[in-house]
Amino acid sequence: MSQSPDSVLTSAATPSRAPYSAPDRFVADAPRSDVVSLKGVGKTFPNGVTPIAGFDLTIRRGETLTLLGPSGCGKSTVLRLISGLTEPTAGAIDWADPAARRNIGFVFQDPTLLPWASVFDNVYLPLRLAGRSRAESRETVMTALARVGLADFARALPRELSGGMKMRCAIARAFITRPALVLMDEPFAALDEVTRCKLNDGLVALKEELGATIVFVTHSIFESAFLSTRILVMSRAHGAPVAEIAIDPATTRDDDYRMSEAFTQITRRASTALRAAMGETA
Ligand SMILES: Nc1ncnc2c1ncn2[C@@H]1O[C@H](COP(=O)(O)OP(=O)(O)OP(=O)(O)O)[C@@H](O)[C@H]1O
Repeated sequence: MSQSPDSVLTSAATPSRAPYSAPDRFVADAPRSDVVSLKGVGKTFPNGVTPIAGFDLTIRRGETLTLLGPSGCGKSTVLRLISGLTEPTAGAIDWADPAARRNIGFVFQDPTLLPWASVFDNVYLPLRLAGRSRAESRETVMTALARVGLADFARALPRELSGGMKMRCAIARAFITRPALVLMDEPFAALDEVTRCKLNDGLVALKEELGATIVFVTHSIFESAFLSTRILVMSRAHGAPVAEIAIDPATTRDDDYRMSEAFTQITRRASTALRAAMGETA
């Protein structure tokens, strides 16, 4: 039912709230700066293994957060919990926008491309699943392929691509729906160092262009220092963080940065924290 101008005036003129109530309402309506928050989250698998317990983590909008830690400390479990692929057995996962949890991009170490489908159709797949026709998606898919340098390979099959190209295809697919959050689980671990550096550069450019929020799992200290705006070093003690390293988001991530003193300092801090997480002293 629409209000008459009079009733609007009346309600505005009648002090129905105590003085200074407006700022409270403003705070309550303010957009959240996080995408999702894990609050006291625990995961116990049926075999009794509890990689994660009492885990708190807030993923902030626009950040690239790297989870670094020894093998088995629960990094992939955290990604799976955020994605909804597995359910927490304790605590809560609180989304700022519940619709965002249905639009998450995921990139695994294995590019998981459909072998019988072209590069174009692999990247088109999430749009197809969302009910968009191939014709109306054409421009979006071709733009996504151009962003990752695969525009000339739209008709190629995955078997015709190198490992790095397959991963670029998987990344284009993960970003095609402009997800609120992209989860990346050791995506470049199987690639050689040169290809890995190139893909790191490409991911930085893609993120700059699309402004995505990324949670990235890696074993590489160098990769974490290059990509992240924040590194969380986790321990085997149910994933408990041993260190959090912030990196200025305004840092230009290029070859000069890779050679810089700032980069060296971050890798040194991450390395010390990782040794502590593994129970070694520096
Ligand atoms: N579905 C499952 N059932 C039982 N145990 C599991 C399951 N998934 C993971 N685990 C166990 O939980 C622990 C954490 O696994 P997770 O894969 O999250 O660690 P990670 O830090 O990502 O390890 P890595 O760096 O080696 O990939 C491991 O001990 C693993 O064996």
